[in-house]
Amino acid sequence: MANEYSDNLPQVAYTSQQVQQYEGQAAKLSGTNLTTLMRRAGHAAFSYVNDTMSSHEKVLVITGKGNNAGDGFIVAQLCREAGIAVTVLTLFEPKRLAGDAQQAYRQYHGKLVSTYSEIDLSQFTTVVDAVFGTGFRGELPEHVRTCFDCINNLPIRKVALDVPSGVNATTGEVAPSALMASTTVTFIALKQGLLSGTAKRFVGNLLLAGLGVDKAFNSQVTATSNFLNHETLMATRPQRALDSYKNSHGHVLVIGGNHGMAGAVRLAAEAALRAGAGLVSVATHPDNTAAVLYGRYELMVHAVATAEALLPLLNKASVVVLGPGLGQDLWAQSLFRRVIQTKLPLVLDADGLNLLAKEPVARSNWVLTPHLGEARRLLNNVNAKVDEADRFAVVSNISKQYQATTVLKGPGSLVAQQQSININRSGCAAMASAGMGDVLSGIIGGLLAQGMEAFAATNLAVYIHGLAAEQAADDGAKGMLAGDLFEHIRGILG
Ligand SMILES: NC(=O)C1=CN([C@@H]2O[C@H](COP(=O)(O)OP(=O)(O)OC[C@H]3O[C@@H](n4cnc5c(N)ncnc54)[C@H](OP(=O)(O)O)[C@@H]3O)[C@@H](O)[C@H]2O)[C@@H](O)CC1
Ligand SMILES: [K+]
Repeated sequence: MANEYSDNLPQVAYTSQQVQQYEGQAAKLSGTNLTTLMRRAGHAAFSYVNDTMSSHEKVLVITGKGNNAGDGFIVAQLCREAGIAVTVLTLFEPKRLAGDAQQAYRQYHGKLVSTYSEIDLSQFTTVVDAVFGTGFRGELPEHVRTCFDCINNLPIRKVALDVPSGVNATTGEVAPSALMASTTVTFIALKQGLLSGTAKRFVGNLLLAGLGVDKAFNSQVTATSNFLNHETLMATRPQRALDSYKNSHGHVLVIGGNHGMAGAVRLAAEAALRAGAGLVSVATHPDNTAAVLYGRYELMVHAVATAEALLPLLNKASVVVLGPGLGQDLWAQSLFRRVIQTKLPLVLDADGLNLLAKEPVARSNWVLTPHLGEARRLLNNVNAKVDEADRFAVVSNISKQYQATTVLKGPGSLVAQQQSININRSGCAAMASAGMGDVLSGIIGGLLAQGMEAFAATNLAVYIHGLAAEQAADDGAKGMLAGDLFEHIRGILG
């Protein structure tokens, strides 16, 4: 059990602090101790290196000044015992290591160097990163950055132990010159910061080694993030009644599509349909009606020249999606002001969010789907600090500030936290692809229209995470195209 590592990842993640705080307790409950955990961590990582090794492997282990270095020395010694050529590059004085890490250093009897200029880095086939783990904060020291800049440029595999050095495993912040791993073998439990935003690119292929204490850990500690894989989602998806018909599945009104921006509103409306909404109406600029309707005759498309023209449409809708292609001119502002007053569940996206940032209002029962730029505008508007690298904090701040369920989009990642809509999860981390905001808002609208509040934003977000995570292995975390997402959502709803 101790040497196991797996790419079959659990669907919960934690902060670094939680892992540091409770790993001892989990070890105790599992009848072991921290010293053994470090040995198991080293063994698990070595197993991965060894299992996936090519012939004539030359391994460079780079160590830091904490327990992550201890794991590294154990990997190095195991390489040595297995007859693999190994060198340890100590970026910090190893004599100053403490406790189990010091012990692991003493038990390593192979080659040691203290500066990378002493060795020809290009001779190595694998670099094992044991510089920083869950204890890392802030920026990398200058000498570490210079070394990582060289390593990152080498076309060799890089295996990070627990966390790629330079990535904050709680927030997902990536320090300049962080080590870009091809594979990260993380220990005990997934850390939420490894799953979102730019961190994803630095983590590479993510593996988990539970070290025999993961079950005890999960039973003791409440996860900060949840995500679903496809199988779980399919098992829990809402079922449609066999005798249902269009009026049993809600009516979404998508509003947007200013002059020259018909595409966005069409994408959102089509997504709402494909997500299973019984009826979808579109209120758009008079120039766009023909373009929006073309080839998608299920849509009911209305030319709306003034805000007054919205009233009969709002009266029939069960959910509104406002913002795709809306623009910010006087026409857009008048529609925004009218819609924001309704009591209907509302999904606000794109320019709807930019208008909200200019005219913040109190409301409940709404979902905001900003990308980071829109998020920054939403928060700057109320003078809140926006730490753009910490996507978890951004989504939590918007969620609190606007009393809104918030889904933060972004290249390669998405984070959601629910607020006033009745979603029964406590927040999650998830992945989505860039450029699919209109689709996302449409799908959320479509699901809300069907009364799937508990499913719409958060579960959708976590589901997309699962999909993107699966896909990431194949296409380098590029995420998915809108068409793929449509197909998957159609699969969910049957
Ligand atoms: N507990 C266990 O037995 C087990 C632990 N395990 C392993 O231990 C890892 C956690 O170990 P860890 O807590 O020692 O943290 P780690 O990341 O190695 O280094 C912290 C050091 O770095 C320093 N530092 C931080 N930021 C810095 C910066 N910007 N620039 C410069 N220095 C900086 C920091 O300094 P400080 O902030 O204290 O001043 C401190 O000295 C974990 O990821 C896993 O691999 C596993 O073996 C399982 C069993
Ligand atoms: K590391």
